Amino acid sequence: MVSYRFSSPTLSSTPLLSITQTHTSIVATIRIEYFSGTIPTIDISGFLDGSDKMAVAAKVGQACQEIGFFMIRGHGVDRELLRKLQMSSSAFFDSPITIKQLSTGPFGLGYMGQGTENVAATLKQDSQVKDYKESLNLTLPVRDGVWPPNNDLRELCSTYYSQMETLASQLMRLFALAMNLDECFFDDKVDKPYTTLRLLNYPEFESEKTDTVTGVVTTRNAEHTDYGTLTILWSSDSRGLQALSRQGEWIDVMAPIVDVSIDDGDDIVFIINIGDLMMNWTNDKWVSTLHRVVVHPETQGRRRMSIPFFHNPNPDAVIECIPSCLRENELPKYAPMLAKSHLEAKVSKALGKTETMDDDLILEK
Ligand SMILES: O=C(O)CCC(=O)C(=O)O
Ligand SMILES: [Fe+2]
Repeated sequence: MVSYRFSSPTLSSTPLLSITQTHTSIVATIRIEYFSGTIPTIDISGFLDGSDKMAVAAKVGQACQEIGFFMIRGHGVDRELLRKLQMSSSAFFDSPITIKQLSTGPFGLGYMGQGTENVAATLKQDSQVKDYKESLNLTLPVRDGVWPPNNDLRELCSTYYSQMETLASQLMRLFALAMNLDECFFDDKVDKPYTTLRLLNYPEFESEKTDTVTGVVTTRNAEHTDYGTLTILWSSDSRGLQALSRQGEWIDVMAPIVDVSIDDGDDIVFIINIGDLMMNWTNDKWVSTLHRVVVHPETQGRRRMSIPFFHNPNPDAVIECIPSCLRENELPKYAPMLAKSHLEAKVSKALGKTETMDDDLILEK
């Protein structure tokens, strides 16, 4: 057991203790095992079929404490579906901008072109770092105007979306077990979750650039934390994604590379990371890890694509320290907060304008 000095990622609600927020170094004594520097891959089939639930939960709990990232196999999601989704996503991003811009919606939904979303601003309002990316952001149900009219894309995305919703609720149960709670602990807090599916395209890019006049830095995806409970990400080539360890070292998050033009039958590996609200719930025992996308030297000049699925609690869920996460003599670090308020604050910062989660987004779920 060792003590670490670590950088605190975004602390999202009012802290009850006077801990300096966002990006500053704080000293915390935590009891965690030595982190070996690679992101673990965990086979979750023993949880899903009930044969080895606690062993899987223990590995997940350890990863969430140490680095807040892990990869999974044995989840049962069909490889063929992802191959098709990736091809459909490329076709969408290759279509004329006037067609892409037909998909639009509130709260960052629909198509977001270059410069629309800058995640660095979710941590530092006047950040000079801009993301060089475009995305299509979808939430269920399928809505005309928000979802592109293409029937194939609609069908693939909604099939994949439903599978991600199921997988995310299974992961929430796994999280409960990993915290030594009843497996159903989170059920009533995530039974009407706010979720989004994002297709992401990072155009060809040689390297990070700094504008000598304005000082603006352009990168692929600036460092940030995800906002909610968990993210399930797939990329046929994840190289470039990096997570900051508690020791302050950037670690490559590399899932096996998939050639989408062939079906070699290999298992798909998903990258999972936890978000801010899980960190609040656990009183920082689990870490919502800073991560970013840079240009990996071996993929320089190439386009990069990824498909994250973001899972958040029910908008009206109150996020407050789970008592079993409190260590002896420890106090809750954050005041209770509504999941919806955290999400609204983050989305508003990322988009540079006030965004509210209107009732139709919530009630239509
Ligand atoms: O593209 C990736 O690999 C990461 C994307 C990401 O972190 C995000 O959209 O929140
Ligand atoms: Fe992220």
